[in-house]
Amino acid sequence: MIVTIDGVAASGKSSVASGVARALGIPYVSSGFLYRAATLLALEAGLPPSDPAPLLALLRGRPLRLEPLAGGNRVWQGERDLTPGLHSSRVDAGVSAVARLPEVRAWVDEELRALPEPFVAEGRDMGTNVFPHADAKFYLTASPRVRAERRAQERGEDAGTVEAALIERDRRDAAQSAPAPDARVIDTGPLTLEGVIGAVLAALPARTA
Ligand SMILES: Nc1ncnc2c1ncn2[C@@H]1O[C@H](COP(=O)(O)OP(=O)(O)O)[C@@H](O)[C@H]1O
Ligand SMILES: Nc1ccn([C@H]2C[C@H](O)[C@@H](COP(=O)(O)OP(=O)(O)O)O2)c(=O)n1
Repeated sequence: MIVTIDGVAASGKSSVASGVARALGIPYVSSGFLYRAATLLALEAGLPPSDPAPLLALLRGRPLRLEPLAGGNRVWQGERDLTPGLHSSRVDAGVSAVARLPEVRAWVDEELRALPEPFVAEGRDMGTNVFPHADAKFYLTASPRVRAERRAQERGEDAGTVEAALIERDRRDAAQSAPAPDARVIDTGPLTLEGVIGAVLAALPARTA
């Protein structure tokens, strides 16, 4: 059984996916962590996102492992836990360019499709490209202001600066961020986190809930 939760940046995807997965007693999978890990390694190696070949060589030479823990995903490169470095402003600013590379997208898709079911998968294209046959699909939205306020609070940053960065990332991610035609769209703006999790759980088909 696969449930997909896609949506724009800071719309609540990982918090909602984690809550839904916990309620169902299954893992959740954050596809963005793999894009972020690829970006972190590219930045560390000084690789330009315009040339995917050296990055792919790096990703295949020392394979990454996504650990879909219920409380929060982790990404490992051998014994090194990459997770603490995945949510910096530097990775935020570079990730869209890396995620646009078809070779990187193919690498992420391959990693995700190798994971054993059941799970809740969250990202941008889980319901469209990666798991088109998912049992249930959701797409989360909220205004840039609401999303910026949530993220600013989370990271202790200025809401105006965060909002500008989110709008820019929305623009760069637009190509891979359309909702699946069969996804249920939820505006999380007027809802609490628990309210969104409840709405997802209530909409699951009987055999998955
Ligand atoms: N109604 C809500 N729905 C989803 N997330 C919310 C809501 N209210 C507050 N949040 C908070 O918004 C922040 C961003 O959520 P997150 O799950 O990191 O988003 P994403 O994975 O889409 O980037 C988190 O701190 C989360 O707890
Ligand atoms: N399935 C996915 C998941 C993420 N991405 C890209 C687009 C996003 O800017 C980055 C980071 O995504 P992530 O979901 O971790 O972060 P945000 O919720 O956007 O803050 O990766 C993607 O292109 N496709």
